[in-house]
Amino acid sequence: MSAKVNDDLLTERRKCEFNVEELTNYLDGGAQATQNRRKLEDKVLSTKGLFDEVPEEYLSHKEKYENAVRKAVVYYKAMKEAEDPNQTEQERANATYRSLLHAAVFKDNSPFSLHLAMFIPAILGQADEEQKKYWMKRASKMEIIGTYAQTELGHGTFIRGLETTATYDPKTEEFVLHSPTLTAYKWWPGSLAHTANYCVVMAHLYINGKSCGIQPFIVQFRDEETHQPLPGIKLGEIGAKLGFNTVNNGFLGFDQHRIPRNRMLMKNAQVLKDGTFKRSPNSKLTYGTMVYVRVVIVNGMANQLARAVTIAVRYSAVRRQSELKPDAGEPQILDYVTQQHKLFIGIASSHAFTLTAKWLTRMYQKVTADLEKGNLDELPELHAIACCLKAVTTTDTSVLVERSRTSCGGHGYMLSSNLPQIYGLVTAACTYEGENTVLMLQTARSLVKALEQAQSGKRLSPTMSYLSEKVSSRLKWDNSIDGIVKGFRRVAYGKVESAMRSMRKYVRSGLGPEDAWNMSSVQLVAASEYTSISEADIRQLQDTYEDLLGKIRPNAVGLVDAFDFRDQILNSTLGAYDGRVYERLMEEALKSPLNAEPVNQSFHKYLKPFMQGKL
Ligand SMILES: CCCCCCCCCCCCCCCC(=O)SCCNC(=O)CCNC(=O)[C@H](O)C(C)(C)COP(=O)(O)OP(=O)(O)OC[C@H]1O[C@@H](n2cnc3c(N)ncnc32)[C@H](O)[C@@H]1OP(=O)(O)O
Ligand SMILES: Cc1cc2nc3c(=O)[nH]c(=O)nc-3n(C[C@H](O)[C@H](O)[C@H](O)COP(=O)(O)OP(=O)(O)OC[C@H]3O[C@@H](n4cnc5c(N)ncnc54)[C@H](O)[C@@H]3O)c2cc1C
Repeated sequence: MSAKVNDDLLTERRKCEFNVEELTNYLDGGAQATQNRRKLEDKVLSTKGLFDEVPEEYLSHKEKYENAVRKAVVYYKAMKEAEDPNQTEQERANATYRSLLHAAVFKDNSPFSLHLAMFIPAILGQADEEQKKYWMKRASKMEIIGTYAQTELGHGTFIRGLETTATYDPKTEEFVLHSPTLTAYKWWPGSLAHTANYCVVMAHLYINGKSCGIQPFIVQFRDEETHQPLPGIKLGEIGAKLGFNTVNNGFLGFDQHRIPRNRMLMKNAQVLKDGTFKRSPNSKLTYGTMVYVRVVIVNGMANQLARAVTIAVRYSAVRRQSELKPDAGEPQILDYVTQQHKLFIGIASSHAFTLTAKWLTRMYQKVTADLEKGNLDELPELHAIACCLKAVTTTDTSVLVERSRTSCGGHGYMLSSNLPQIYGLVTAACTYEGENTVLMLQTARSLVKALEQAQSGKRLSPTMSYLSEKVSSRLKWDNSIDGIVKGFRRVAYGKVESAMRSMRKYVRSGLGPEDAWNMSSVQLVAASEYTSISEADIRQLQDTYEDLLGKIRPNAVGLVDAFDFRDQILNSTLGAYDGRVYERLMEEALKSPLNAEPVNQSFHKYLKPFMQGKL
């Protein structure tokens, strides 16, 4: 018998003014896509062995990892078995595009995540046809597990500063991989410590003492039978982190480790047997895997934010607190306009990020198809936009997930609410795949170039075209969408122009271009933030805004119900569909090992002798 749904949630669902299922279908890309997603979720989540008897927060660091590997194996097999052979690749992709299925199993991400998120994309994007055929067969069947090893103890942002060397030996037709210093050790790659046995290593290629830039190499570092580290390989785990504690991030040092010539991924650049180096048409094609993951991250943020606001909005409909009017009883906290202000922006932003992710994915697919034909024209714009949207969506999502947590009071601070773990997941994305400030400065680099081109009368690309519209500074704000967008364009144009003026002022004062750039970099980052719409400006339309909050209020629960996250994916005592918050909080509390006995052994060992002055 299903548990009784909380009365307040029932009332909320009766008040909703729109068809929730229709919005779910729209978000999924149609009724069939919703059906496919639900069917996939039903199949996978009915698999035995996927869920924890003891909540993983009560396991040790080592037990958490071992438990996650156990579940990863079960989950991966269940996903494979659940694949519907009659579905097209695209239908399969759509079914998982919005599903946070893995989040039902891994609160802190999977030890296989890098294999799927970067190792396979790196092979697809960097291997030549022969290499792709061989390695994709093994990687897609999970015969090998891989990761992407670029970051080092001493370098993450500055790729050209990476110290790991790959020196070509024409006599044996091998590359010798070496970590010349401690700071050259690969440090951070997920799955690297104990899970994976292969990785794509980004290393500095040298041939006859000449630098040939950073190139990708596929490297085996553990024996496939024994899983022992191979000779010349030093491996380990980097330790406990804010989150990602089941991703098994590791370190790896090379000591003159030899690999055959065909282990350099040679789609873009090649090394012939005699050591001849054939340069890539564009050295930045080597950075292609990162562009791809930045695009994927935008969609991931939309889904994670939707999950957090679902938890917080449902909880806010159930929680009654304080007194809005004398003798009117305690209101739902969702009736406080401050609570609506905290949460409704999160609902809107999740939808905005979903639409942005769809647009960016289409742009990525088009540019990647052009690259296959040798047309690199739109790569710089894709890079600039992907940098900006990855940085803005991860920053905003981190802020809005944290706001969802704090809007739930003390219960939001419980791990059983799952809001702290969601925060740990999303805030990591402000750093990985390119630290956000650095990526914003990459976008600023393109904005400054575009404004210079606009000022010399050149045509600009569609996404930069606002820099060529000499928008009058006397523009009046009006509350129409068109008026708001025009206002944004005016502000965005002004930010870039002001940063440029600032740089020119520094150059006139005698600074070199690099120092002028650095002195203006705070303005440059701000200019990049306006490339995509940010929330700060909406405040200037405060009256419209508060009116909008009132219009959303009766539909708030319907809007989060439309995200259609089942309870296992929310994994939260506060966000379940039935709203039985207090019963769930108590059920989870009783699972704490400390509640197994009324008096803990520490009383007899320490407390009692201490309190009796015997310690
Ligand atoms: C829970 C939520 C789920 C989320 C969804 C799931 C996700 C799944 C889980 C993932 C779990 C973690 C996974 C983390 C995995 C890592 O973190 S992997 C490591 C990531 N590391 C980075 O991103 C490093 C960031 N640094 C960089 O990209 C480069 O160093 C920088 C910052 C772009 C600078 O590079 P540089 O060579 O110094 O280039 P620079 O001199 O600045 O520029 C030279 C030219 O190259 C261009 N350029 C630079 N880069 C590029 C590029 N990539 N493409 C094209 N052109 C480029 C510049 O635009 C510039 O062009 P011009 O203006 O000269 O025309
Ligand atoms: C959870 C997690 C998972 C990760 N997984 C992987 C992985 O699987 N594989 C992998 O290779 N890496 C991985 N990384 C590493 C990640 O890519 C790096 O941490 C990231 O690129 C930032 O580099 P860094 O840590 O060396 O910081 P740094 O580059 O040292 O940056 C530190 C600070 O210096 C500032 N700074 C640096 N350069 C500039 C500049 N040019 N202008 C202005 N400010 C600057 C930054 O803005 C930042 O505030 C992971 C990281 C995390 C947190």
